[in-house]
Amino acid sequence: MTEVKNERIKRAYQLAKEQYGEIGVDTDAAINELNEISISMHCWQGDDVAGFEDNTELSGGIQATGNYPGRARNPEELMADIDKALSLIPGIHRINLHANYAIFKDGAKVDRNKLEPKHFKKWVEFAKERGLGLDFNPTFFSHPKAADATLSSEDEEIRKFWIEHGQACLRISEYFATELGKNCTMNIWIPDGFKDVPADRLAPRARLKDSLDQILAVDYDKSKVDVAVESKVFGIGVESYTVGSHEFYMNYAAKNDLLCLLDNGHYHPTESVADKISSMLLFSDKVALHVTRPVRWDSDHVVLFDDETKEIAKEIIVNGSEKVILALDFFDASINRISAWVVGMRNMQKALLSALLLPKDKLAQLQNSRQLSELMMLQEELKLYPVGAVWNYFCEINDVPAKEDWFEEIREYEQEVLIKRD
Ligand SMILES: C[C@H](O)[C@H](O)[C@@H](O)C(=O)CO
Ligand SMILES: [Mn+2]
Repeated sequence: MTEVKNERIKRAYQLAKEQYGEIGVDTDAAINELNEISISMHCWQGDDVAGFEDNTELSGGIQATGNYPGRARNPEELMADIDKALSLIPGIHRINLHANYAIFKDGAKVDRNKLEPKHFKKWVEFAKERGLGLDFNPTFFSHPKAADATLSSEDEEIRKFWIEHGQACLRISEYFATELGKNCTMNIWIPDGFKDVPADRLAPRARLKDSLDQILAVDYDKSKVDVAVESKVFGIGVESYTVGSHEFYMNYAAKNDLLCLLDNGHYHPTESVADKISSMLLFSDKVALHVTRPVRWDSDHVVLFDDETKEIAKEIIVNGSEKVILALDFFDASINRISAWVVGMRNMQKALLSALLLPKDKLAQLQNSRQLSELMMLQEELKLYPVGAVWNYFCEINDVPAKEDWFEEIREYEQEVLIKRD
């Protein structure tokens, strides 16, 4: 922890500490707890989910729109951009990799079913040098064999290929965890589905279930790798039926002791992922999240400090942050990509801080005694408490710029590095 030199930030923090103290909230404790929460920062914001294979065209019903200059085009650029982002984000976090970010030595490329730990050695070195954890995702899209379906394919050759890919990714995830001494979450998301009304909803799901069983039959160390499964309501081109639906994965996860991953862009627009967390955690030890911002659909906009994010953060804190495997998932190619990472990560942390600064016992007591007018009043008044003063102090002790001061560094990096890439 760095000593805070900025006198104004120090003074504002002292006043905030007093104000929160009056309602029984310990700001120092909130800061300490926030420092313990690591967020998995998704590598794919840096290059519009392109990856390092020959085919960088995005498929699978997801889209990165925009053409802002400076997309990372290779591992060196992506790693440099991640470094830049992390230097502006307080705390120690994890990096979330996709399998299509394998790094092949001397052009010795292999297809996805033949991937091995050695193809991710450079990422492990990168993470080790920085004390970061790594999470992982098999990539079941942006590939000629994913044109129709992957793990639910009716073509047994295709299905076998993707099962082997999943198995290869389990071995890589275990390698990450062993090398880094930190658990690796391996998340499975597939885009399979139908544009129009299917004749048979059962068979594709039965094949997906069998494929997952075969992937998980690999002998891997369950104490090191936490497998998650991510559902979706629909994607572009598969609007009528998604094989990996919420009910499918919630049941599959519960039955096989896996993590169920909730992406808040993957439900009907009026459904609240915040509301689902407590229900999941009454029946499972842990739940995994992809925090994103769906605008009208699963658009994967940058996470803001908005009501939905704050409500999710509130549930993370109330239920216990150690029970939630937290990752971000957005990809915006229309703005500076490093700024997108920093805004999203800092906003997630701001939302967590706001939740940590709530007098949760007092609020629960008002709810339990049905003093609902006072509950509403207090929840509203709390919105204008000085969370910003605590946030600025948190940034300073973590030696990253407070307020908007970090953006100057983005501007400089854009001029000195990004602009020269195109
Ligand atoms: C690239 C990610 O794996 C992907 O976004 C997935 O997590 C998802 O949310 C698809 O809509
Ligand atoms: Mn997701």
